[in-house]
Amino acid sequence: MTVKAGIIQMDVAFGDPEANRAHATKKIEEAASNGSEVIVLPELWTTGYDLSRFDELAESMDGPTHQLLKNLSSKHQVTILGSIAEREEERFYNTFVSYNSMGERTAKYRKAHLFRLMNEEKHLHSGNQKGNFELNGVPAAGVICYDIRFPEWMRTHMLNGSRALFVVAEWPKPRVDHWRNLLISRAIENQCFVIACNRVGSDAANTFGGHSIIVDPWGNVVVEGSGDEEILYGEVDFTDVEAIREQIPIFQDRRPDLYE
Ligand SMILES: O=C(O)CCC(=O)C(=O)O
Repeated sequence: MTVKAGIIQMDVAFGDPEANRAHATKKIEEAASNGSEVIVLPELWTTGYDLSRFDELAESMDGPTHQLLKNLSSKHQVTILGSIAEREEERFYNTFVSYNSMGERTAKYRKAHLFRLMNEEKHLHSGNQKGNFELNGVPAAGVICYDIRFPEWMRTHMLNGSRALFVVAEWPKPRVDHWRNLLISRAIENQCFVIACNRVGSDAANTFGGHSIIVDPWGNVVVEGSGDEEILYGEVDFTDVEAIREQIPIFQDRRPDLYE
């Protein structure tokens, strides 16, 4: 089974959800009209890291951004993914969601590993769920930015059967080499596709690195972005995952008895 992915490598206006929703809507419509079946937005694409204003900016799970994604995904018959500032009572989360081509929410994952360098732990709560979901019947998983530094977390999702790892990020430019190397490693060690979207542009504290990427299960780069705004397109052929997992059967050869 093949899926056409469109990665929206966009700039994010700091603390301005309305402007970001308008900007992303145009990009989603462009990506859909160019044949994308799954469209990936960055981490916190409606707010950026305006964490100290999350009491004003974060939304409940049926807030305006969720309504928009529901409408756009069903209108264009595409799956749309990304992370959004979530409010539940007086708690805030960085939450990955997926809306399928019928406008149904198929994933809700609250970032598990909070990133101290950007003060996430001062403003947010971490989640306890896993990010597994189905993409057109294929098991997949979603994680957020800093999560990719925890290979055991990715492996947990792969042991649940995932064939693709979707990553949404606001990854700073000075560590963009880590971003690339970690993503390529996650693809090789899990023999899965990695489809990763990073924002571009700057806020007062950081410049973000772009270099959104699709990596195949052999570790080859299918497509990679620059440091500027763009939409990247690439095809994901899930039969490659089965072929590589048969050729080098790491999931059969694991020795979990040694790992604890
Ligand atoms: O791990 C890193 O270097 C970047 C992580 C990050 O920016 C984030 O989780 O938002």
